[in-house]
Amino acid sequence: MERPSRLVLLSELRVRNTTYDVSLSRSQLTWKRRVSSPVYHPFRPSVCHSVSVSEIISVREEEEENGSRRREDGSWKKIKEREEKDCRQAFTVLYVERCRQHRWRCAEVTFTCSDGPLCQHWISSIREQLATITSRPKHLLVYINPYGGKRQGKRIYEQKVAPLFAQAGVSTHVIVTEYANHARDHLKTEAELEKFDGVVCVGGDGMFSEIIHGLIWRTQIDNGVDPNCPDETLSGCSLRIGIIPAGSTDCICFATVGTNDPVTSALHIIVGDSQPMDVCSVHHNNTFLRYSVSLLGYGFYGDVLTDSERKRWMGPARYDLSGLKMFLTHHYYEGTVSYLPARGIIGTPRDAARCRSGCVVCQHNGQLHSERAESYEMDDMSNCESDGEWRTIRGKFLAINAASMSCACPRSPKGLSPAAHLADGTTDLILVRKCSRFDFLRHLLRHTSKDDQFDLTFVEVHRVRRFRFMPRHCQSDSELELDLQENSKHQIFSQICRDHPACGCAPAYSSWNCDGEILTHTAIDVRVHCQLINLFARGIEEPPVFEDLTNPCAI
Ligand SMILES: CCCCCCCCCCCCC/C=C/[C@@H](O)[C@H](CO)NC(=O)CCCCCCCCCCCCCCC
Ligand SMILES: Nc1ncnc2c1ncn2[C@@H]1O[C@H](COP(=O)(O)OP(=O)(O)OP(=O)(O)O)[C@@H](O)[C@H]1O
Ligand SMILES: [Ca+2]
Repeated sequence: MERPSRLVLLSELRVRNTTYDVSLSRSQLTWKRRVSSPVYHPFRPSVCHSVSVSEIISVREEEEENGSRRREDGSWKKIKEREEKDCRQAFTVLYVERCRQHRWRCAEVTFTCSDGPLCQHWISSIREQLATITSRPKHLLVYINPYGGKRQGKRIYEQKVAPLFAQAGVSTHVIVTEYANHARDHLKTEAELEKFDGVVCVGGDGMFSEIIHGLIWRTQIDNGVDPNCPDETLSGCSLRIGIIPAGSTDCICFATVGTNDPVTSALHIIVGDSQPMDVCSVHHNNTFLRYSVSLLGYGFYGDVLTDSERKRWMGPARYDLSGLKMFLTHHYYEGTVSYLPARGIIGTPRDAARCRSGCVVCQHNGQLHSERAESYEMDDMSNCESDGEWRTIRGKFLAINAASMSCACPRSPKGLSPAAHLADGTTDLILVRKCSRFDFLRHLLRHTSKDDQFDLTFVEVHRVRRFRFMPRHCQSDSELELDLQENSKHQIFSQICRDHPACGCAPAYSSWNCDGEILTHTAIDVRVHCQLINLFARGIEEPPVFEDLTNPCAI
């Protein structure tokens, strides 16, 4: 509960034609309607509004001239004659207002003061409080993909985001990309990162992927870390990343904000939110391939992506058409998955709890991870494999998915792994073994219902720190020999099928879908790097259930 001694300012001000007691503390701006008569009015309850200072966007002075009030941005607003007499000195506070489905809006309220000095005092006091918030970005590097999603990136930025940044006093350096990987390469080599407090991408998951590749790579080079070595502990990126969603899936934005609304994302950037996030590094034979933050999928999701790339012209609908086609094709793939289970952590992939704003699982496991990293350093051990035993599973799989976050999106509101965490240092390895089309459909349908998609005999899920995959055709001669002895008749036929694909049997290997990009290799080594990057987000907020006792209006 806020103590009165912490009040910065308390005045009687007017909002339209009603008098309010307005108070400013270090954490809260509150305006409470004056109840003129002590008699209880059942139909006119005292209205109280409260805004956290951390969610005030800005404050601006309203100037009045010839019956119009001039805003600081130079535009004019006509005021009613009745208001005129009282509205000599006014200021407007712009603040975050929560709407449905995790959306934020920029709301505003204009306060009228009895005299000019009081008005100035209020403006400077609010600005002083805002200046104490050091986490807010002042200068941002913005990359816009004009071709992402429905090709609306530039319009979305100019119409919805740039005006908000201007109102909040955030300056920007905007680059409209001219080709794929323009943003990544600019970040890797050219960008003067020391000039900025954050990097913003306007686009989809592919654009976000470009940004993290540029930033992570640059950070490793600057810190003398070899990105090609899978056992190296990577250096964390200091610049936060903002996503203005303008893509086809916007899965990262959904998982970190709860919606894909450009205004909401812009407001999270302005208020300086911070959400750490795990990143997987993917290597093949000690060569770096890519980083992943959402889905690494072999089999079904790899095939859907490969097929959908040929249908880019269709826009977001391409994924549904390719999904249907790959469901009907029903290919399975043989190979060996080895993984290092995550030990000592809290949370499992079958938990009912979800990763939400201020997630205690992420905090606990992140702390555990950094303590372990320190003790490994002291013991002069460069990798964290000593905390567990590798396990190996060999089989035929319709899909092998590693979800480092829930991957919730409109196609699947609970995601591929509903209980996965954004920043716990683990990924959920989901193995869907060969089964009938009907069973696979049951599994897929459960992504859209309340039923547990892992509660099926042919599906297993493990929370892991590291995993490797080797497609069967890459296995050593001795392993193939062993397989042959186990099931000689079947193996002989499948070998013939591999050598003669025209026979119509399933192809021997799929490709990896790495956050929407196809990997060039199928044998991969994946390692999770706990909280390697930070986003301008705060995780998905839970809707308030109980009355907030820290809210002065509730007292
Ligand atoms: C019957 C309905 C079943 C619906 C099942 C829906 C499950 C959808 C799960 C979505 C997971 C998205 C994971 C996100 C990955 C991103 O890093 C990546 C980059 O943006 N996106 C994709 O690779 C894009 C991948 C998009 C994959 C779409 C798959 C659509 C499957 C449709 C299956 C239809 C079967 C119909 C049978 C009658
Ligand atoms: N100027 C450009 N011209 C062509 N391609 C670009 C350009 N800028 C970026 N790209 C590439 O476009 C690809 C798709 O971009 P983006 O992620 O923004 O949209 P999307 O694929 O429609 O959305 P999602 O990834 O959410 O499905 C990215 O892989 C990115 O590398
Ligand atoms: Ca994770």
